[in-house]
Amino acid sequence: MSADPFDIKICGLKTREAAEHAVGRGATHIGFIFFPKSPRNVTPMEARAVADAVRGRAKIVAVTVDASEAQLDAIMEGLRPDMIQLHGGESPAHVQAVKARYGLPVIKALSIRDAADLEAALAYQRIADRLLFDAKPPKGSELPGGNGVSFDWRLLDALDDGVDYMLSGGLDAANVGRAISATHVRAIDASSGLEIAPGVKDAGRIDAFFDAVASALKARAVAPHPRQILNQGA
Ligand SMILES: O=C(O)c1ccccc1NCC(=O)[C@H](O)[C@H](O)COP(=O)(O)O
Repeated sequence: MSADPFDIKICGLKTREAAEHAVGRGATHIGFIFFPKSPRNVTPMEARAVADAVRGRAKIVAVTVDASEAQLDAIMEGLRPDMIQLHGGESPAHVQAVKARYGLPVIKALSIRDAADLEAALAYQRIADRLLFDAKPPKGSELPGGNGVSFDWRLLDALDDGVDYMLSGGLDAANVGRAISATHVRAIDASSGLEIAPGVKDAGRIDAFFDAVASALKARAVAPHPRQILNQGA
């Protein structure tokens, strides 16, 4: 059975109750959205009030979209996150600059629809501390993330085992077990699938999600992925 840690990021928290519930169930990371068009948008001080309830028990992640230095400075000062997630069109050089300026680990979110997207995402591999693969937003959506849509996880089969990524996009209690058993994923991220209305997390959905993750991880440890069996002794 693998003893590797499995990271679970719950994104778009707006209340202490939801944050405490998610962390109580095993969230290793909680994300706060700084994007005014999102139903999950918070101010730095709103995020701080929620984050302080769980600080030290989960990594606090500030999620931003092509934010200016002034915006990032305000978020850093208000929230004091442990990590920054860049969820816009930030270039590798920009990711590097953000890391250098704030001295914090950076998650770079990349939108995936096909193999070429995944290939392009690897340009960030040695620059970002972690890659987060999310689905491309559906047509008409104003949100770069939190859209509740998945991409074809079979694309991930092409990745080298050394690529450390977080899987997101439309994960919920009904499909997260399949996502875990169909991939080599060691970290997942979920948001809208744990809500009863846009921006409103639900304790029952959070519970169902963590229950599904727990049983999928148990099953994966007992029965390794077919590719791991095929690669034995190679
Ligand atoms: O969640 C948002 O509203 C959001 C808005 C703007 C940029 C990023 C956003 N979410 C970032 C996340 O990390 C989400 O958890 C990720 O996109 C998956 O969301 P979902 O498909 O709803 O699980």
